[in-house]
Amino acid sequence: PKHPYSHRLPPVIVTPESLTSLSLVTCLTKYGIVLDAGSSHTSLYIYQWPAEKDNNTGRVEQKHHCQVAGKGISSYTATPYKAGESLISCLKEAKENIPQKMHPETPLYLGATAGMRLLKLENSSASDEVFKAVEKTLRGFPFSYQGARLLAGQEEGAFGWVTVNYLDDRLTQVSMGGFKYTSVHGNESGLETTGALDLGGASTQISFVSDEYNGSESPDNAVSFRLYGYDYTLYTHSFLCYGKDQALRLSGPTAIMDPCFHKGYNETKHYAAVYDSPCVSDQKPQIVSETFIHLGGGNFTQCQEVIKSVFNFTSCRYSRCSFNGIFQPPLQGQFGTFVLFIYTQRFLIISIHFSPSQRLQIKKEHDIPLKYLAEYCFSGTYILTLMMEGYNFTSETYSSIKYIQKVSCDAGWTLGYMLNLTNMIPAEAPDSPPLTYTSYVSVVTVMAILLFVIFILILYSLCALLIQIMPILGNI
Ligand SMILES: O=c1[nH]cnc2c1ncn2[C@@H]1O[C@H](COP(=O)(O)OP(=O)(O)O)[C@@H](O)[C@H]1O
Ligand SMILES: [Ca+2]
Repeated sequence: PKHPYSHRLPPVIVTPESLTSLSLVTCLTKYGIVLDAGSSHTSLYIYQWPAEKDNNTGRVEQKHHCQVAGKGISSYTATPYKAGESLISCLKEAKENIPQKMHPETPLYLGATAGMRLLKLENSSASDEVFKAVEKTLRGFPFSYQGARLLAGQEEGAFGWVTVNYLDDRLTQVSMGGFKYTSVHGNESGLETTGALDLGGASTQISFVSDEYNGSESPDNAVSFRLYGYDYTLYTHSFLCYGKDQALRLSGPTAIMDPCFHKGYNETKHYAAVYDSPCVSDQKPQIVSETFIHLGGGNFTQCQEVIKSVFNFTSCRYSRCSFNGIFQPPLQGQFGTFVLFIYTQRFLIISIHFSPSQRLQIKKEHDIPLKYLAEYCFSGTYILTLMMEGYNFTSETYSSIKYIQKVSCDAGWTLGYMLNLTNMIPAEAPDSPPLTYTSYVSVVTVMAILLFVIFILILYSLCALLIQIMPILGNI
């Protein structure tokens, strides 16, 4: 039998156009792609968010992570085209992970960090060639290419801070009516935010909001944000050459017996591999010996002495410094760390809490590359020195550090970078201006007074009623 209403509805003919429009309607998710071109490797991240909340508080989540095979793009100076080619496999994965109809409107960003900063210092034309090759590859994919650029250290630190506070819900809570607090200077600001600590291979960043810092002293370290209706003046600094890999070079590449490596460690190091960085150009020995044996000595206290030697804790022309004469205001609030801090902390916990056979099992499970295993003692000692002697953490503040490893999202600068460029964190609060703490208290007080008055009125009318009906009740 014919459907009673079939005469009213035009027959839906399934055509490619109708399918496309149907699928567009169903495409309630938007995507963004960011490539993190680090000194040691490149990672591709795909982020997604609800389309109807574009430019608003739509919760951005990480949908996919692809680690590019091979080293960082800065290692392809001799064959720049390979820097572009190295990205192809992860970009193809991105095509498979994003609905095809969304490709043209999916922004594609590449940000390069300390590895390319060092290459630019050393050989800027080689750096340009690498970026050209990378751009050519990225433009060859059907996404909305938004540029491949070198991030300044301050940017890397600031966007890492945005990521940490976005993942920690520190930025949106205020606009959702969360409490505000007035800082020591009496200026209103949002919730206490979380500082960010990022340790990479060629640089390390520290970023945090301090009530003692408004950008007047050492303005180069100030980055201002207006997020969800609140102004933040961030202190941020990126120490180039103080990432783990470069610090390893700084800490005495010619040391035959390196106390930061375990007893029995034995590696032949090639001259170029140790001295091919501008971080140690002033340490190059006159006699160029092609290779030298690098042995482990395994003495912790000596290791800490070797590592302390790469820092200058004394020179400071400001009111206070961290190290190497860099201004740093007093630490404030909690800190979140990611990347290498987490790898190292995880390894040291495994080493302390598990038996050798369990460790072997975990090493297989976590597939901890052998290369990293030997360096963990150095990394652990380096992090301790950087934090306690460099940034002036105390054992108390150090113990409050959070290791940001959200299942939903790898922490790092890439999420903050994309949130900023896609305006996913509006400068103004999307809803009504958040209640300030004071107004919140006054609202509650007024409500309490109102309720009390209503209660009295009800009591009064009940009494009046009782007085009216008492005589009647008495007669009955
Ligand atoms: O699984 C791991 N275990 C230990 N260290 C790792 C692991 N994966 C990466 N790393 C280290 O983390 C650091 C990542 O640095 P990145 O490549 O981001 O450099 P950058 O941020 O200075 O440009 C490198 O030192 C790399 O060796
Ligand atoms: Ca990095």
